[in-house]
Amino acid sequence: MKVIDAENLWKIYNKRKEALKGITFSVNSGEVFSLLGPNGAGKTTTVKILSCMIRPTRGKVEVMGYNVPDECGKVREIVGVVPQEFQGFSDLTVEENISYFVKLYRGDRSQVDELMKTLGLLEYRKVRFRNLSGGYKRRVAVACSLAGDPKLLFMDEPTVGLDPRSRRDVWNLINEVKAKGITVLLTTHYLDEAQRLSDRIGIIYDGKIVRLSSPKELMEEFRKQTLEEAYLALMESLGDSS
Ligand SMILES: Nc1ncnc2c1ncn2[C@@H]1O[C@H](COP(=O)(O)OP(=O)(O)OP(=O)(O)O)[C@@H](O)[C@H]1O
Repeated sequence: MKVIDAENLWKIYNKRKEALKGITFSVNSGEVFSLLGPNGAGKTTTVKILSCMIRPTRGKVEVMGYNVPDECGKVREIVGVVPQEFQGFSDLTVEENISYFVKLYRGDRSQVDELMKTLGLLEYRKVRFRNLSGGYKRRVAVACSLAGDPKLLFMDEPTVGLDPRSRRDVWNLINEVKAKGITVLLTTHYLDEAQRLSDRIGIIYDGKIVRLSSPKELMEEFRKQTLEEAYLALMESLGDSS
């Protein structure tokens, strides 16, 4: 089943800037799908449209069968978003932050404990958000995004600025989320991360999708041992050095 279906999607900012030039792709239920591409390619724009933060200029977009932007009310009920710069309530504790989001989605108290347990936050429950390390702030962000029991989770560069250990913790988290049957759409510049986590990748270049495949297929196409090398070879073939 298709969780995301985008067909000939365009986004033109301020009637001038063509950020997306007719992209078509779909994401299947239960998979981890990563959007890759150089700075300014259109990844964040795509995620913002799919998560109903901005409207597409034209094209057909469906998220879990609901039309975007016409049925965004429904879409917001079933998707979770982990923004790049998650701003928790800095003076509230871990528990209070998570509780805020659980109440927003009318969940019950037991869900707060469950989320803290899943994300390894129980021993930090009384710590104020502002006193947490970057890695733990990220865990709180993921916990809050899961408060509404989403079927689809958007994560925009989830490991930026994290140390190697915390990055691995986030990778484990993503695998746990996937094991619960939640579909995940990631954007990342870390190709090792994309290689490890993704069932499929979509590479955006200058507002267009230039590849849709599994990491393995791209590595085979360019006869490279890593996704990073294959990606760089693809960029080179497109005349890009970024
Ligand atoms: N609100 C906006 N108004 C005008 N142009 C915009 C706006 N938001 C993004 N853009 C432009 O649209 C293009 C795509 O931007 P987008 O943020 O989607 O790229 P990205 O692939 O997420 O890049 P990065 O990897 O740097 O985060 C860029 O040229 C950007 O400057």
